[in-house]
Amino acid sequence: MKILADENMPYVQELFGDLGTIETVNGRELTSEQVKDADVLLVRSVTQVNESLLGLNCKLKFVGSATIGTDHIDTDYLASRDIPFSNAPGCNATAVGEFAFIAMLELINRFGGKLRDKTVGIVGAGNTGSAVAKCLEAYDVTVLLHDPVIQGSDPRDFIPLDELIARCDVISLHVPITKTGEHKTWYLFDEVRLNSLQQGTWLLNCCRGEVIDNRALIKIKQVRPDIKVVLDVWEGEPNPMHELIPLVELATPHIAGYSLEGKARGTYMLYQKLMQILGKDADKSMKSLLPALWSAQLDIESIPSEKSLLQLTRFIYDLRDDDELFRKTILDNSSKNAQVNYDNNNGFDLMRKNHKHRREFSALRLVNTGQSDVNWLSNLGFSGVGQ
Ligand SMILES: NC(=O)C1=CN([C@@H]2O[C@H](COP(=O)(O)OP(=O)(O)OC[C@H]3O[C@@H](n4cnc5c(N)ncnc54)[C@H](O)[C@@H]3O)[C@@H](O)[C@H]2O)C=CC1
Ligand SMILES: O=C(O)C(=O)[C@H](O)COP(=O)(O)O
Repeated sequence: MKILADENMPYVQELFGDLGTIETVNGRELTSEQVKDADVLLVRSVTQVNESLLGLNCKLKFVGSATIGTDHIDTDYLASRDIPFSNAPGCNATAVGEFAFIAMLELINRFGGKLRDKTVGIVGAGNTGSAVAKCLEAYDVTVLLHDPVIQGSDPRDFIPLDELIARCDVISLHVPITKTGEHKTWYLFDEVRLNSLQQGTWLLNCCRGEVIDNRALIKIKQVRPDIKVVLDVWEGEPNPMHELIPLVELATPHIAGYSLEGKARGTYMLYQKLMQILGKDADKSMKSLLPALWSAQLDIESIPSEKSLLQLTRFIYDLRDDDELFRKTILDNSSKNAQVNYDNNNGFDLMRKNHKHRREFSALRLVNTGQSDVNWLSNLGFSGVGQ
């Protein structure tokens, strides 16, 4: 069996190695010629899987995408050819939740105030949105939800988007990208909606770049410095609009979901699905794949301030490093290329390819050595305390 896998998918050899020959490929540049004799195709979000990619292949048994989003997959085409497909729903939701939570703590550190005093609106209350809410609620932050698709069938309270914009200090976006339908999300935050943001709103986008009209955002940010923006995803990836970058507080190359655990979970979910299709036991364990954190245990006496909470989260993942590297890589390249050449393909993709250092809160075991109650840190995701 020939298994063709994106070179940026970890643990493919460990999980699929027994099943056949593995060939790794650059997912963004994958051609129909490379795919034509594959039995299994494992992709990430950068590969458009459609008739033009699969047209020459008559033997595919499975297509798997180690992602939450499926906007790069022509599922109708796969169904028309009876090719089984699976993505990995929820695989990196914890990573996105922790990323957004850390980003909010970084903004507090930079601009003052207290996260606990903020009201945070989550647009899209599925896996990633709920993971952000879980972190915030563990820390007693007020969370409001907007999700017209599940409203009615989900027991949580939801409010209309305009009300959320009016009531929230922070808005975090967690919707799939959809171009049609009653609840389409393409340019959900268009110029009119961006203009309606309250004074001093913080807007975070960790879902898909095109949920915000990036040109309109540039225009508005130029006259509304009170709005603070965190962007992990960009319209036109891998070529973000360069003039937007300096207007953004925290800028990263679509890595909000890139914890080692999240990536491992994605590959593992595809392994489970393929084994099911092949009628075999999935007898490998995911836990055995993950290395221990360089310092797996920490004594915590108390969390005296939000700064100390930020310091604890930075111990696991310092978002500022990715922000700094992003600006250096994209903007330095652009000045060399005299502002006109927006082709930053390699820089953006290379940062993503090399992003292997981040762990989730759960990788760190906390030991409570003081009198104060720090058990709530387990609800935030850390191991040890309160468990
Ligand atoms: N930056 C990154 O690294 C990552 C980005 N993503 C992106 O985030 C998206 C969301 O991921 P999940 O939360 O796991 O997906 P999900 O499918 O679990 O949840 C998405 C939610 O958005 C809701 N929704 C759809 N249209 C809406 C609208 N117009 N307004 C409000 N809510 C709407 C749906 O009802 C659903 O509850 C993915 O589709 C993917 O594009 C996901 C993982 C990592
Ligand atoms: O899961 C998703 O959806 C995402 O956006 C992923 O985090 C994207 O990662 P890649 O598949 O592009 O590596």
